[in-house]
Amino acid sequence: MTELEQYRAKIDELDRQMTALFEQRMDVCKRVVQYKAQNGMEILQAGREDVVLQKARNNLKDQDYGEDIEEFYRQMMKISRGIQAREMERMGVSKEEPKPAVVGFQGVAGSFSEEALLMAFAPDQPRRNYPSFEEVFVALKSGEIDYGVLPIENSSTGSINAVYDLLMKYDFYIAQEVFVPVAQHLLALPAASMEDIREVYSHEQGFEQSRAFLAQHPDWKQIPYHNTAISAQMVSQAGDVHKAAIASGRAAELYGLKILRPTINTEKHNYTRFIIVAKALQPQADANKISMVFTLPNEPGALYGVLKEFAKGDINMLKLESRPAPGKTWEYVFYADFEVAHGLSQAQPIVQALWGQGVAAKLIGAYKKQNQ
Ligand SMILES: O=C(O)C(=O)C[C@]1(C(=O)O)C=C[C@@H](O)C=C1
Repeated sequence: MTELEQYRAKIDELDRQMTALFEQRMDVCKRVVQYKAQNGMEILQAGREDVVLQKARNNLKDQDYGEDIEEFYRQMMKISRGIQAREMERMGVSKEEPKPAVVGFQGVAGSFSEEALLMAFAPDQPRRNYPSFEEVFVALKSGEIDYGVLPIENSSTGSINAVYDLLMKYDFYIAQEVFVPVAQHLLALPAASMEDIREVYSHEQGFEQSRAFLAQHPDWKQIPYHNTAISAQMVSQAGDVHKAAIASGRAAELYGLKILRPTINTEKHNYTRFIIVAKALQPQADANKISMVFTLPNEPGALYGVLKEFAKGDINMLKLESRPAPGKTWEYVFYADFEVAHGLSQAQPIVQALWGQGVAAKLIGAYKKQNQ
């Protein structure tokens, strides 16, 4: 045997051992990928790879090979990741696309809530509708939907108290706001005329917003319904020329009704503010509006003490709403919206200062202020 042949025989023997070790190592990696599939883990574990590289270096006798052994293991782990990906495919575990969020709203297609949904989400966003506000909250709690779209206040008629109370009851958060322009029309069957109308259906807000117009028709019976769009749907299905609905132009289109009298809302500059409700606080990086909820001890100057903290921070208050605290006579829960320049970083110290004063304050939203 020449000298070269002797070296090659030695290499052959080491390669035989290395191939056997390679096979054993990859068999273990296949078992690892089964574990990963069962536990929803990614194949690439960058932290673990760093550890493997460091150990390989430490195990060297001759540190001269430091870079080389790292390269060797880097390549080997690339191979083991390839084997693991093949194995995942064999097991039928495909990399799942992130599921798009499902959004819930109250009412039917053509409601202002659906318009708000379309302003905040994609036109093809998966959506579900519910008959009542509370059913939207229940669906969010159970995980059936990821967000709920709910009206919180109207520019002419004020707050929608039921939604404030549900926010507190379910302990949810505000992820976003949108303003929907509200134009209420008097809708009826195509064959109907003003003289035919005897009954008008709408949501309480629809009646409230059209007070001056309705005052001109005292003989009309006003029948409150769940939602303006459901009222339009009902009039359409009833096929009765004596019935009319107060609802949007979109509802007229969707349910084949005609606009008997357009824009009957008293306040022509009429907007409804909708909130996008989520189960957890989802502060936006560029937030310039925050919403807070706090309960106050029943003592003189309690509200002043809270507002002083905001005044000290030169923070403008946009809205303050009080609601009776559940189960406590004459105690109130306050909801406040503030305009902030620096989002969360400005809000958090104030929340802490309030806790320091014994005020149970909670940040329920940090989002981008919309202009109506
Ligand atoms: O430890 C793991 O998670 C493995 O799957 C093994 C292994 C490796 O070959 O050592 C493979 C892929 C990972 O990125 C990290 C390490």
